[in-house]
Amino acid sequence: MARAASEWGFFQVVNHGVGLELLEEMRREQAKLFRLPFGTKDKAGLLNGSYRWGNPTATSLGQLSWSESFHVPLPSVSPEGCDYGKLSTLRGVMQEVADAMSRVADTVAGTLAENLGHEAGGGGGESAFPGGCDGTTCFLRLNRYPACPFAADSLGMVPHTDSDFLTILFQDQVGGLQLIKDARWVAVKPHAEALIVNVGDLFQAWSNNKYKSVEHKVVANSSAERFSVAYFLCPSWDSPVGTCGEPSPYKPFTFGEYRRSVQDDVERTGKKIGLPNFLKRSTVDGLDHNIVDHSY
Ligand SMILES: O=C(O)CCC(=O)C(=O)O
Ligand SMILES: [Fe+2]
Repeated sequence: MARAASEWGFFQVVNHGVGLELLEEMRREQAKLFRLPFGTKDKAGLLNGSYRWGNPTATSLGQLSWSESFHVPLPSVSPEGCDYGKLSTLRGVMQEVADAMSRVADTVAGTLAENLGHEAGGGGGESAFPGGCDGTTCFLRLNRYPACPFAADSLGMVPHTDSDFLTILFQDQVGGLQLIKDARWVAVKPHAEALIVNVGDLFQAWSNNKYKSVEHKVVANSSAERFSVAYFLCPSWDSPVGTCGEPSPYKPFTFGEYRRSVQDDVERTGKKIGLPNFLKRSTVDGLDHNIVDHSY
């Protein structure tokens, strides 16, 4: 895993403990949810106004994404937290998926951290990794990519890196996810039993660039509709991201500072700069600035 995280920033895991039937049920629930009329999905109450479509931060046509999603903070996946309208079974399935994926995220994050010499099981104290993450700080994102009549000229999701520690993703059998490896786009072939894990910006920073937050995108499909579900391992806003050991190439920063800087960049320039903004030295070695923040 550690080798994949440093060479690819991505890998797939099987025997992960998330029931395959549960994942199929999630897909069915997503299909029902996204079939609702636009006005219902967009209504502030449904899933706490977490509905997005197309890429809310796009500043040009090239940044539009042929997709829609619900980007849901975990506290909203509770009976009190959220209006599920007529979708009575959606909440329970989302809760189970979030709980199961969170166990995978914690196990993988812990294993990757141990590999860098960090002690396991910090017991929630200062040395726990990743610091500041709990059941209230993470997100579950439901994605739908409709079939696209101009697929050759469109992307389901524009190239981006994830602004979290780690992402756990389940994609259906349609395919379309691609990642950058040695300056080429490589397709992540669907595997019915596997979850995809990718390193986010915060883990790259914490690991002193040992693990890579790799740019990825989703290509559009002219005939098939596609669904995916992603769990984002994020800390609380005021958590310092920290480092596995000095010297770190990055200045100290909190998750909130990171997210604000991403938002500022996107508003100012239409593009996410991300980690290079926090380098101690402002030399940017080989990191691509041309990244759009699609998700926040
Ligand atoms: O749908 C996918 O395969 C990728 C989704 C993704 O990259 C994201 O939601 O950040
Ligand atoms: Fe992503």
